[in-house]
Amino acid sequence: MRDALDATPYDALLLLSFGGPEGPDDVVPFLENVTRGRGIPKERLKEVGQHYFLFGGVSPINAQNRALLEALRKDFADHGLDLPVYWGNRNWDPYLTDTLREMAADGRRRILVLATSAYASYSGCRQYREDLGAALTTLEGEGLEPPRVDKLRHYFNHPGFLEPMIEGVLASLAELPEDVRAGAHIAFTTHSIPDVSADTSGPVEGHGEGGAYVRQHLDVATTVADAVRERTGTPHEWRLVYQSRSGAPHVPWLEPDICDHLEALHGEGVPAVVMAPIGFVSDHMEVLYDLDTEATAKAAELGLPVRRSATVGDDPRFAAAIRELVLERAATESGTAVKPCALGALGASHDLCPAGCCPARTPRPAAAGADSPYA
Ligand SMILES: CC1=C(CCC(=O)O)c2cc3nc(cc4[nH]c(cc5[nH]c(cc1n2)c(C)c5CCC(=O)O)c(CCC(=O)O)c4C)C(CCC(=O)O)=C3C
Ligand SMILES: [Fe+2]
Repeated sequence: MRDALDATPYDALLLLSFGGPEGPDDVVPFLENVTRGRGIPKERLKEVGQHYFLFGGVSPINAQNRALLEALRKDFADHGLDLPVYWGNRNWDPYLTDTLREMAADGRRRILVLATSAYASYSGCRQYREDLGAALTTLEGEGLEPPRVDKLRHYFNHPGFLEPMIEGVLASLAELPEDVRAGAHIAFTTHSIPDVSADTSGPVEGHGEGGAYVRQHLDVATTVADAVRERTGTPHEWRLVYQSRSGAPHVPWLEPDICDHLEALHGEGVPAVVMAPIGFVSDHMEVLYDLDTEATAKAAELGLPVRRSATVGDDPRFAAAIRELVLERAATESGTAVKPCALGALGASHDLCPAGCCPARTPRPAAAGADSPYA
């Protein structure tokens, strides 16, 4: 008999995130790490640096990951799941490679990875897998035996990710002045990515027309909007829009941008807007600057009442969802049939990214996928 809270064959969970600067001196080196070889215009980098300096050079993302780490450890302990949780970042300290080295030294041989990105895309999935691959290669070069790493399936449609989001939208609606509440529009936002990245996101058979990236976000937006309608009795118009565009202006990225969308809604006479950042796991800089600062200023200029709803962050329901996903994957890897939990129309995403999933312009070896050269 399998113990319900046995994560075998896994011996550790790795929280893998983006990382962010923790003071003014960190900002430029952080941006250099993020953009190495990515062809982002210098002007854009200067501008993004200013976003960080506006907040004292501190991104909130590391504190948010420390809180999530604590929430995961507490949830696991409360449920008798004996699985150590580590934390590493792609772009800032604690760096992924250092964490993996520590994990190898601690004797961890089979690691499950939780990335703080819920959807398919090169930036949100394969890039994390490539960085895992590079870290494994580094360990190998140091003469260490690299552990085997698997990545949790995309959790965008897990109820533990969606429920806090639904509540967040309800709370934001409730905060709006009563006379504009019923007519409020919900603008679901996510990170814009190049059209070609969107079209090739997810498994090959789903490529084209925004790919898995847009489909998954539309599925979440539909689920959240339906739940809000059921609970308030009021249908709200909504649209999926984008934010945080970078890259050269002549390269097409997903549109419309949230600020243009606010302007269009205002022109149509929409009386209020809730901005719901469904694309993000915590209220990091893209939320704090692009929505709470820039888009909110735009709305004020228009005289349009707006509220921004919360991301899941360290919500205990999200931590519980991760425990469920860990146990689900552990059971699958142990050969036990499990019914994966998912809301919406798309169903649970694949466990193992197939070959050709979210391809890179310049491919690098990626771990935790069917096309991985690693154990
Ligand atoms: C899909 C996606 C997510 C969501 C999934 C996930 O969470 O991973 C995400 C998250 C984040 N992006 C972040 C920061 C940055 N992203 C950049 C650049 C880019 N992001 C892209 C996409 C995404 N990004 C893309 C296509 C680029 C262009 C360059 C390239 O093709 O790689 C740049 C360079 C400057 C700029 O152009 O903005 C910065 C500084 C932070 C940290 C925030 C903080 O510090 O609190 C987080 C969580
Ligand atoms: Fe980004």
